[in-house]
Amino acid sequence: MSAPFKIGTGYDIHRFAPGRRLVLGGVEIPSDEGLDGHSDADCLTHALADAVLGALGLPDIGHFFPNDDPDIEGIDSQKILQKSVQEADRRGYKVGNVDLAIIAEKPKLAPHIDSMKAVLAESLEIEPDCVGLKATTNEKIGDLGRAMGIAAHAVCLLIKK
Ligand SMILES: Nc1ccn([C@@H]2O[C@H](COP(=O)(O)O)[C@@H](O)[C@H]2O)c(=O)n1
Ligand SMILES: C[C@@]1(CO)OP(=O)(O)OP(=O)(O)OC[C@H]1O
Repeated sequence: MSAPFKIGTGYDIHRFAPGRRLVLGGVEIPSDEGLDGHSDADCLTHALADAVLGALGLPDIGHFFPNDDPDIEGIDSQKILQKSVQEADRRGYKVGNVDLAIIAEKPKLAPHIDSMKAVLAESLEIEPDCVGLKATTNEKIGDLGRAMGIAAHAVCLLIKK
């Protein structure tokens, strides 16, 4: 018999690069620089998709969306997240809730939290109050503290339908 609940975790980090857009949780955030990547470099959404896939015991997003595939250059990471939710659905699971943390020395993300939650909730096919999301700085410690990039952690609970 399959498990009534499954839990997964995810982590991702991308470095800042000039001339790039900053996209987090599917929301474009005003910033003097964005994150580097083959995709839209949305590290929050990548961590979350990996948490969903991890709960299913599946390989990470790079398995489904290889970073040397020219066809997905600049891909909207919501498509990656939606694919992970489809994989859960195919196996008889829906997302229960997720909890997410962004580590970013800059920019200030508090004004964008509700927008990110709304976009992610839609991709996850859940209500926004089932999406926990917070931002913290790294207190100027280490490479994240020097604002070399942004990192994100995610936890996801899947429920058997
Ligand atoms: N990029 C960020 C980082 C933090 N915040 C908000 O500021 C609060 C204090 O940050 P600490 O690193 O001192 O914990 C934090 O609780 C967030 O509300 C932010 O908006 N954007
Ligand atoms: C989704 C992918 C596709 O290239 O996005 P990237 O922007 O390369 O980001 P990363 O989190 O380094 O790896 C995941 C990749 O599979």
